Amino acid sequence: MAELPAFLSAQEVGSFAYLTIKDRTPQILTKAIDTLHRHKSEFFEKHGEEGVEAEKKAISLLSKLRNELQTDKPIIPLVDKHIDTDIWNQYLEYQRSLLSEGDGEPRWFFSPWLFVECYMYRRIHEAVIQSPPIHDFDVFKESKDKNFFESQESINALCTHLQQLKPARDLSESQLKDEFFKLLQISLWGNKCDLSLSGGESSSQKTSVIDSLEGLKPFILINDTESLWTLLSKCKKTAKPPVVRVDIVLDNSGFELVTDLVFADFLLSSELATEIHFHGKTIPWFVSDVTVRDFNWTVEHVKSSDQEATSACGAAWENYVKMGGWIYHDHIFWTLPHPYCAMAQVAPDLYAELQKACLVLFKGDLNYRKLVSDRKWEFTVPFHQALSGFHPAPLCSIRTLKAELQVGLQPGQAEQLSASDPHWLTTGKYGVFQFDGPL
Ligand SMILES: O=P(O)(O)OC[C@@]1(O)O[C@H](CO)[C@@H](O)[C@@H]1O
Ligand SMILES: [Mn+2]
Repeated sequence: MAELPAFLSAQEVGSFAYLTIKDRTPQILTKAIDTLHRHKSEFFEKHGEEGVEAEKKAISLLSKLRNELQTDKPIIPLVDKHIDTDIWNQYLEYQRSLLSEGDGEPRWFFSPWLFVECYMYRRIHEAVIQSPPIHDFDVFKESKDKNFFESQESINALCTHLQQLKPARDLSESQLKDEFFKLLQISLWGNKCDLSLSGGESSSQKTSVIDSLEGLKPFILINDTESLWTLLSKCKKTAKPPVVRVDIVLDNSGFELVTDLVFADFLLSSELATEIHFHGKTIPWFVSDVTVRDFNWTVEHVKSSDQEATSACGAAWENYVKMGGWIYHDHIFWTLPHPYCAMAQVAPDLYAELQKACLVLFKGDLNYRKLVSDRKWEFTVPFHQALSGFHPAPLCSIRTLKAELQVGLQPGQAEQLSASDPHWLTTGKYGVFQFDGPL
């Protein structure tokens, strides 16, 4: 079997992985510490002196983590008693087993970037759950909610657009197809709003993304949306019983989540799908990723909007959840460090769940990194090959590029992009719809 390419890591000074570990992750930890500090009086009001002590403990644990990271200390086992603690510590031992004599310990600027970055967010969770009674505090909640509120105008424009489409089932085939592509592109560009890339700085959607789609088309490097249309149209004709299930592996809360819910609403109201399964995170993750609290909070806040169309969307979404048209899942696998080619072994129940889908959509860059194992593939390697055997169902990555990896490009395409825009891989300016699977 051909030698697999190396993993992205912070070993390469100046690489995006290096700059993330050196600059962005300490910034994220400092913002988390600052958030805890700013909630001190709230903790006191709620929990008295115990709350203040808990805040101090969480801050000291995060400060210790930041120091370990900044001084490239060895990665240490988790000590909390969480459902996934043993899996994490086994994975740390696995990373240690991969090291050669003289490599030293698994550590921040040496081990695979995917591992150490996921580990950092899991250590943030450990710091909080070890500090009762503030053990269920989400240090990123404030910035996720802020992203939502700052994107309000774009959210209202999007909800108005969706409401004007209804009843979607009365649209002609070509109108339906146009809207399908339009809402997919909106979901793609919603992925630019990502707080971990911005280091927690605001990255809300301030302009109406609907009006900018034409101008953004040149920035779509791979566009397999025709395959998605063909696949869903086929599923609709052949599914026995007539169930067309689409799974959406979510990424960021805030504006991006609203673009995903709008697309999911369109899939149901146009009868292109009969049920949508969402997959969120069980713990706060990569600053802006969706937890069940974010999902419910977002539906609630859209429903309580003072804009009629927005409020109507929220009411419809609440009803989809109530009636079972939308189902929310959150498996612990999504917040483990494993690439997705390990899912069948590590989380066979989740793999079996995804196998029930006609189509699985993976939103965002971190999902892309896990789909291709965060390895330094040649840019022209086929997506199917980079998935390394991960084929639970026909799948599509919907991702804006924020890491130094991309596969499935045409010969010369990467070289052309590097010449015209040296940072094309990491600014989120470019995106892909990359499909794998039989039609
Ligand atoms: O999955 P998302 O939200 O699109 O992006 C997550 C992300 O911004 O976090 C890391 C930077 O710290 C990058 O790997 C990745 O781009
Ligand atoms: Mn994310």
